[in-house]
Amino acid sequence: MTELITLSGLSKSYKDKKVLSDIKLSVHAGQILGLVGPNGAGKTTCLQAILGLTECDGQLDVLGYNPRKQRHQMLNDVAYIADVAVLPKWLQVEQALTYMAGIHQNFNREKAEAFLAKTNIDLKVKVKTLSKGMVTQLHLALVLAIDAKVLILDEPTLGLDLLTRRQFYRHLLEDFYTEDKCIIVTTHQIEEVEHILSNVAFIREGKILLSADVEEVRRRYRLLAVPDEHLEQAKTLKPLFSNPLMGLTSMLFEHNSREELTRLGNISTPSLADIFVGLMNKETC
Ligand SMILES: Nc1ncnc2c1ncn2[C@@H]1O[C@H](COP(=O)(O)OP(=O)(O)OP(=O)(O)O)[C@@H](O)[C@H]1O
Repeated sequence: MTELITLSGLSKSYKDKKVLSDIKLSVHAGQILGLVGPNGAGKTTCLQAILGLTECDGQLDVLGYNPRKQRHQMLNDVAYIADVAVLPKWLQVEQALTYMAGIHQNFNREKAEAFLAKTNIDLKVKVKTLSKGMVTQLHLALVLAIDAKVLILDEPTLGLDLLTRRQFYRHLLEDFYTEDKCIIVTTHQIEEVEHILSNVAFIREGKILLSADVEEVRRRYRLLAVPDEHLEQAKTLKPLFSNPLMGLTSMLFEHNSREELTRLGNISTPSLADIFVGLMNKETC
């Protein structure tokens, strides 16, 4: 698999506050990476570094370019959606498409129009008449219509309703994604993207806690529903996380064998959200 993005030893500080600490990450063609972390973890800063928008120490390679020094060339093949969609209020939707077609060689107007046809956004109206969520949808239509090799999505569905969020991720897979591209997405709603991710990286306080293939992560952890009579015994196996709920305690384990857990309760495969909560909890203990 071709490596499209490589970060190594990436660090950044604001005055004496370290916000990225020795980040090592690589993203290959065909991968959809979820960059997941709590507020202030460094997700946006990391994405900004990849886009060449902020100065950092360390090595960064995006499609063979140095994002800081060759940003202009790099942006022919990199598209980006920020967590705040801002478009000029006086602009007509149709004009926004014309503008994009004029400035971006890989912009496909038909694709953008097809996306907009699935929304209730009229091509003739001005941005100022659209709701917040509709502006986000327009922004997504403009960016997803760029035939980019790398797509960076920072909380792309912020402010969208549930149906539109689902529609967005479906559209992303069906109309944008192909195996020669990669996508990095940050979101706090991990359960909504879990099914599309091939890889995940958990970040906290500027450090990557875990970066792996989603299938491998699911194999590594087990969720055990423990009845009260086995609780003390289960605790001796050092769960990463315990959550009591209606007579059963849900516990997350790493590396423990199926055999040693199965006598103590029902085993299931944890979601990425369960693992995320477990790891954050472990690190703060
Ligand atoms: N311009 C800046 N000056 C000083 N500190 C900053 C600046 N931008 C970000 N930070 C700090 O860097 C850290 C990481 O911020 P960042 O926006 O990357 O987090 P995030 O993971 O994207 O958070 P969220 O999920 O809340 O959007 C935070 O502690 C933040 O306060």
